Amino acid sequence: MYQTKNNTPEPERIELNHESYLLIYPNWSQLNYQLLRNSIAWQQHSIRLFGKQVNEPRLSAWMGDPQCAYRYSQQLRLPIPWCEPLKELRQQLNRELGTYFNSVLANLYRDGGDAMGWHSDDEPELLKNAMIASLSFGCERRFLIREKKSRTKVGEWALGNGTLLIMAAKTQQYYEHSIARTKKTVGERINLTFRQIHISAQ
Ligand SMILES: O=C(O)CCC(=O)C(=O)O
Ligand SMILES: [Fe+2]
Repeated sequence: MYQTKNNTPEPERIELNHESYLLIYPNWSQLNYQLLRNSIAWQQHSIRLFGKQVNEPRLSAWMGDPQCAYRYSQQLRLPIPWCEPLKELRQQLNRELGTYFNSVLANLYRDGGDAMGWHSDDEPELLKNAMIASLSFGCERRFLIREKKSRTKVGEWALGNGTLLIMAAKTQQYYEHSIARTKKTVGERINLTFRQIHISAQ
């Protein structure tokens, strides 16, 4: 495969529409799964659904620079400090992509029953149209994309260990994504979505 100067292979580029695209780099990271799993302080969060508090079907952790508060599923989350492996991944991503990631949402899918419903990462705290970098580790799971307005599915990708997926330009404005449940027996998966939270001058 063609190698760039910093040894990152060229990504696959998927044009969703003329203003939105994805980049996929298989085997971008060789980080050890257990090291990553043990480095993150996983939490069980709950969301309000039809008037009841229910556990999210996954564990998660919100990590980042101290100013990166984030309102997610109607809850204000304050960031926990960077753990060493994620701090390094953040630096590597920012160096290679020219981004300014200052936070990351980590998700742990314990088995095929854990999933994430349709959504866009378009909260007001996020820098508009900034790249989101999603790194997957562990077992492969199906990542789906559909058009927001028509709810037409436009594609699905099996994100395997070490894969970097970038959602760029206006992807969050026009599209939604999800991680499907599966009845197949699958092991754990960790996903890290690096984000750029808008820090207002104080
Ligand atoms: O697990 C994934 O691949 C997607 C996670 C995601 O969409 C998110 O954290 O917003
Ligand atoms: Fe997302």
